[in-house]
Amino acid sequence: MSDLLTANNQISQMLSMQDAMNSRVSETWRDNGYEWYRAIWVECAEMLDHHGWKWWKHQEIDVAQVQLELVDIFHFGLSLRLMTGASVANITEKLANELTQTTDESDFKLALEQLASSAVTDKAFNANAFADCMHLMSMDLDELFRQYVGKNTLNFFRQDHGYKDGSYIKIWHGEEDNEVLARLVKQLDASASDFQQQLYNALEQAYPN
Ligand SMILES: O=c1ccn([C@H]2C[C@H](O)[C@@H](COP(=O)(O)O)O2)c(=O)[nH]1
Repeated sequence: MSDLLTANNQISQMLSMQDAMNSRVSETWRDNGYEWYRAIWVECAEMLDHHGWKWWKHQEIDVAQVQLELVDIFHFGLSLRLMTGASVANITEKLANELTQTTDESDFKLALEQLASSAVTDKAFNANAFADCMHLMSMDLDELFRQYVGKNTLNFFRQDHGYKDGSYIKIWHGEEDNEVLARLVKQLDASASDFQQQLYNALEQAYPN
């Protein structure tokens, strides 16, 4: 498959998983007026903290956490695009083009501010700025896809285990659920057709009951 065909395929799968996840949170998610753009800029601020920006303090970049925030932002970005009213085929094609093009921006913090700025000013998901952020964090589309499928599965797992009513356990035997997820994703074969199911079962095994 060509790169663009693979990209199209992965993006359309992620759009469909995003629709399913949002429907899991609320069947009427499209009519609820959720502020997806706000979720994006708040996650951008969290991402900047994991990257480090304080000139008065020693800080080290936490690439794994930055990448995880990118994956969260992508969930919200896909949701925003799904709300545009365009067909899934058009959304997919546009995103595939935007995500495979980077600018010559070399400063991650500035790329991130472009992403946040579009969210605040235009209430939009700036996929070009997102592509720059990915590129500067050594993340390609395959890696985004792998981590997205992982996080989407954890998001479902959270909803199935009381995330909304507050009974969900976030620390599993001393480890945060996101850390357990990262470990399990590495152990499993992400290209297997039943990867999601395997991952869900592994999460179930690891969850402290
Ligand atoms: O309707 C929703 C609500 C949340 N999320 C996902 C996106 C992020 O991956 C994750 C963030 O959850 P917190 O860790 O911020 O609770 O939830 C969705 O995909 N759809």
